Amino acid sequence: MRFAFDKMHGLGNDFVVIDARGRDVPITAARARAIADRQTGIGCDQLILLESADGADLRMRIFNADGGEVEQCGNALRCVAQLTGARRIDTAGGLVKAGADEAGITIDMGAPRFGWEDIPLAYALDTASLPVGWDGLEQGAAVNVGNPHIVFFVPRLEAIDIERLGPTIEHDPLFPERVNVNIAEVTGPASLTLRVWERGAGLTRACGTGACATAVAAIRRGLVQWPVTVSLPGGDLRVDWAPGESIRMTGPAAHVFSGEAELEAFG
Ligand SMILES: N[C@@H](CCC[C@H](N)C(=O)O)C(=O)O
Repeated sequence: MRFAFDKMHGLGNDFVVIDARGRDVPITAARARAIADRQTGIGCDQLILLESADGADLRMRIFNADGGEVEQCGNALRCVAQLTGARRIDTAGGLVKAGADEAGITIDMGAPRFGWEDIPLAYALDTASLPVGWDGLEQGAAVNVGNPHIVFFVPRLEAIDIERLGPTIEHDPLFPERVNVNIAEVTGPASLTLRVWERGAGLTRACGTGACATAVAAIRRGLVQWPVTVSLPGGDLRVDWAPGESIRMTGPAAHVFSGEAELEAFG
């Protein structure tokens, strides 16, 4: 079966987007992994599958490069809003709203959740400052912004070996659904630099939900004021949030090319 796709990215976090509205494009974990493979597939951090939805313009399903289906992806939301014009997007992490203006695409991501069962953690702990550590990374803040994140604030980002610590923390039994690992440095009263080890994808150039989780954790700790500029290796995102409100994330989305492929080539 032949399928059409669009290659897109948000600040270098790249996606293969398949529009399966009105036709069945059966995606298994093995197929998602094969499509995402950068040597033998099309190559992406996440495969995005669009389906029809009731009560929303469309449903967006997200498969990490390791084939696992997950709940939310901030950068893909901006790409899908730009590609399709959708303004109400249903995801496994909740219904989100999108808008566009000269500043870029803005996504209303909904309210963050902080309960230990919401992250989820394996057992009750204070999510504002987890009393556990990994090789000097301590007092992490756990936040669910549609998907699970842990955020560490460090004095010097370059001093941290995220490629060594990221996978260890991602797979720690404290996180029964694994976790996205964010390491941030506060660079000003409303600015942060951030690197993210993504669950199921590894080190990416940007992570939209990671930027949201990190900005929220920093505001909650009184480290920065909103709106926050979050600088990632791929560029900047703006995050607005006040306690009790929804998170709003603004940034770019880019279309790279369109293509077609045979589904059977991927298993
Ligand atoms: N790149 C994404 C997040 C993708 C999903 C994440 N790796 C997870 O497993 O939750 C973003 O821009 O938010």
